[in-house]
This record gives sequence, C-alpha cells and structure tokens, in this order.
Amino acid sequence: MADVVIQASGLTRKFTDVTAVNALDLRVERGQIYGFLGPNGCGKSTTIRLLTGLLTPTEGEVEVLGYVLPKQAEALRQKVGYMTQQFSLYQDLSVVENLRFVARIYGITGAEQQQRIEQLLQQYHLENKAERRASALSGGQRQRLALAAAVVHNPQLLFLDEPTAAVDPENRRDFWERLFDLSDAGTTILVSTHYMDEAERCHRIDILEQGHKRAEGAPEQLMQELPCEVFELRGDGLRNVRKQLMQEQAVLSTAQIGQSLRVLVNKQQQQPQQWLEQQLSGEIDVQAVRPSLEDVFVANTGTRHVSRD
Ligand SMILES: Nc1ncnc2c1ncn2[C@@H]1O[C@H](COP(=O)(O)OP(=O)(O)OP(=O)(O)O)[C@@H](O)[C@H]1O
Repeated sequence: MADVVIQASGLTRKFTDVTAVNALDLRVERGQIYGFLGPNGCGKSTTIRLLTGLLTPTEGEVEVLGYVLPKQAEALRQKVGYMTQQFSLYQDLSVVENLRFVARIYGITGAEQQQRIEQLLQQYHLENKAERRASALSGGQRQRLALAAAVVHNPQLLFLDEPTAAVDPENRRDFWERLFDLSDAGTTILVSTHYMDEAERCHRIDILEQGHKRAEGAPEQLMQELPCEVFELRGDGLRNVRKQLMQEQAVLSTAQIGQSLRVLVNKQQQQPQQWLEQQLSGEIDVQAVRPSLEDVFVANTGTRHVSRD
C-alpha cells in the first residue's frame, strides 16, 4: 500500500469575509512532487499554512506525517521544511551564518552542523559565496540558499510556496532538478505555483480556484481527459474570428498566441472540427492539436465550465 504523507478531508479555512480554502480533500504519497496550481488569491498559501500547522482550520480533518493537526503541530514542525514566497532569511548575515542560524533552530550543532553546512554549500553551489551577505547574492543564489536552509534538517516533507516567482528560466530549471534529486531521495514535496510549465513537472496536481479544487490528477492524465477538443486557427482577421467564436456556447475559450488562435470546443459538440470550419468564412486553416496544461486550466476555471459527464 502507498505510504500516505498528507491526508486531509473537508479542509476549510474562513477569514472574516472570505472562504480561502473550501472543503479540500487531499492525499499525497511519499516521494511525490505534488503541485497546487492556481491564480493569486485561490488559496494556495492558506492551504500550505494549514498543512504546516501554522494556521488552524475552521473545519475539516488533517493528518501530516501521522501527526494530527493542529494538536500535534509542534512535533510536526521538526519534520518539515518550508520555503515561503518572500526570501525569509537574514539579509545582513552571510550565507554560512544564515545556514548556521537555521541549523541551531533545529538543534543541529557542533561537528554535525559543520559537516551538514559544508555538504549543503557544495550541493547548492554556494561554496564560493559562503562569506557573502545574503543581500549581495543574485536571485538564483538567494533561491538556492533559501532551499538549502529549508532542508538543513533533512525534512521528510518540504513545502514550497511559489518558490521560483523571482528567478529566470535557467535558474528555475536548475531549481527543479534539485527538487527531483530531493524527491528521488524520498522527500515528499508540496509546491504551489501559477506557472504552467512548473505545474507540468509535478507528479500530480490540484487546480485550485477561489478555495475550491477544480481538478486533480497527473498533468498528462488531465490533458488526456480534457473534455474539449483543441484547435489552432491560422489566417486573416483572427481578432474578428475570435469575437465571433466567443458568441458560441460550444466554444469554451479562445486565445491568440502569435500568428494563431487557439480554440477550445466542448467535446459534446458533434464533430467539433467540421462544426468549427462551418462557423468560419474566408481562408482560415483549422488544425487539431494536443491539449496543453494551460488548456486544462482554462477548461476547469473561470465562468465557462464544461460538463464532464
Ligand atoms: N490572514 C488573512 N485575513 C484575511 N483574508 C486572508 C488572510 N489570508 C488570506 N486571505 C484571503 O484568502 C484568500 C486566499 O489567499 P491565499 O494567500 O491563500 O491565496 P494564494 O493562492 O496563495 O495567492 P497568492 O499567490 O497571491 O499568495 C484571498 O482572498 C486572501 O485575501
């Protein structure tokens, strides 16, 4: 049987005038990289804070690494790592001083501390920057330091809240390679993001909107099960074509990408390609294409939901 690391049912958190997380069910297995994908304000950070025990749920049950929250939150804290959206280390301390500080919090001292810090400096390519102040590091270096600090105590479970919001694509790729190394070594990772390419790298994702789970599954599976056909249209007058198609109930979304218009047509529409071609006048080329994760996201969020039955 799979080893379940996070199990939540009906997890809900209300603030005065908003339900940030609404009846969320969650099951994360050991070693998985599990993603929360959603726009700003959909409840990603609140969910992570609930799962770390930093925030108390209004309703629902949650167990993380076998600890029942919020009752056993203190014991859980030693076993998890948490990297927040903001760089939360000390800007005036050097790289090595920051790592020492965090190590001490987790009770790692003396020779063990020195050994662990040397290992982290090497693993995260910070050996040459050890004495540099955190404030003088580049974006990518800061992010590597933040990740090194989050794993000082070898946590079994790592929470990453929009970890790559401030870095360039190359550093993002590098960061994800590190996450796969950690996952390979048995660390479970829960990561929130609003980047499609990042979500696509996860073993499994939840798509969140306004506190609700809209879809769940492996990215590839979600793309295969998309209840729409996706088409790329090329030709003249695409802006007008777009306006016209958006009047149609069967058209879920249209978006211009460079020279082409990407159109999602509900699968319940009979012979969608033929139907689409009939709607168009003039020389417009219509090609069926593979769905992307962005298509999945669009199909599952916003006001024009498509029926899955
Ligand atoms: N302490 C709080 N008091 C009141 N409302 C809050 C609080 N924390 C979050 N919210 C609200 O709950 C909703 C979800 O916020 P949350 O930060 O979890 O979303 P998010 O998906 O992480 O977005 P972002 O990427 O912008 O952080 C938002 O409407 C937010 O304004």
